[in-house]
Amino acid sequence: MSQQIQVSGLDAYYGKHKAIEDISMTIDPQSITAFIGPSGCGKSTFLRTLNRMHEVIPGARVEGKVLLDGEDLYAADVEPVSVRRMIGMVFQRPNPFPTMSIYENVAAGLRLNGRYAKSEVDGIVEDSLKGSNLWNEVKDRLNKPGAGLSGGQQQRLCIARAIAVKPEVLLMDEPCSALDPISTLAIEDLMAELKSKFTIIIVTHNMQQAARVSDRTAFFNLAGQGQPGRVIEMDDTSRIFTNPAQKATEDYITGRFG
Ligand SMILES: Nc1ncnc2c1ncn2[C@@H]1O[C@H](COP(=O)(O)OP(=O)(O)OP(=O)(O)O)[C@@H](O)[C@H]1O
Repeated sequence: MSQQIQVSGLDAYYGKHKAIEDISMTIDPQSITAFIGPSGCGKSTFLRTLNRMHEVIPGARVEGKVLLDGEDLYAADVEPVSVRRMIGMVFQRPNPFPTMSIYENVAAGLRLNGRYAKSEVDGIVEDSLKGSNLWNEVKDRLNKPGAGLSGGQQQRLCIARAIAVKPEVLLMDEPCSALDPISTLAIEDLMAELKSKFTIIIVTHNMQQAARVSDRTAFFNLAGQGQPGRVIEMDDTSRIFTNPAQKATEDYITGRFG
């Protein structure tokens, strides 16, 4: 189990609009990588190219390579659905399936991915809810609607749903931006625990969050007005926040722009 991602020469388009350009990076296994940068510079777009979610948007396409442990995720014989099972995603707004119970929300992905005995599903649901630090809060009401939980609980339910199918990588697109500070800390603690099992990539606008949770940070910026987004600098998080190599990175993290 390695779970390393290597990206080379990646461009992503919406129709004729090139949103990101020439992105190359290596993402270390079982670590947390943060993507930071001003609004519109392509962080979410890039994140979605990593599990082939970008191409579900009509007219959207990707050029370049994404390798997971050496396997080309864009090879002709690779099914996007299998990529999305290996590389799960958690979104900005908690999005439990509104009509499903807590239990069914976690089991939903399993049902798409094969046949399991009821006892097996029970075990995976319990392990996933324990893994997302939600079990103790919901174990007595598993058959109640997921939509009845608080925002922070719903986000941990979505994380349980994502890890139930045992992905290799977890993509998190501003997972705390709709949450209060206590729920945010709960998710950050959870990420620190989950990184022993998964490679985690998080897009965040919260600089303190990037500094607190991530091992490596990539700073994205536009090449210029109307130009595509690029990675300006990627390094150990401690270095990016204390002694970045690029002036644009320093200007951004010190709040001079963005
Ligand atoms: N569905 C879409 N259709 C067309 N263009 C899009 C779409 N989504 C994003 N874009 C464009 O792609 C560029 C990058 O957007 P993206 O959302 O990836 O940036 P971001 O850095 O994640 O921004 P934010 O921090 O505000 O979430 C922008 O110019 C945006 O307008």
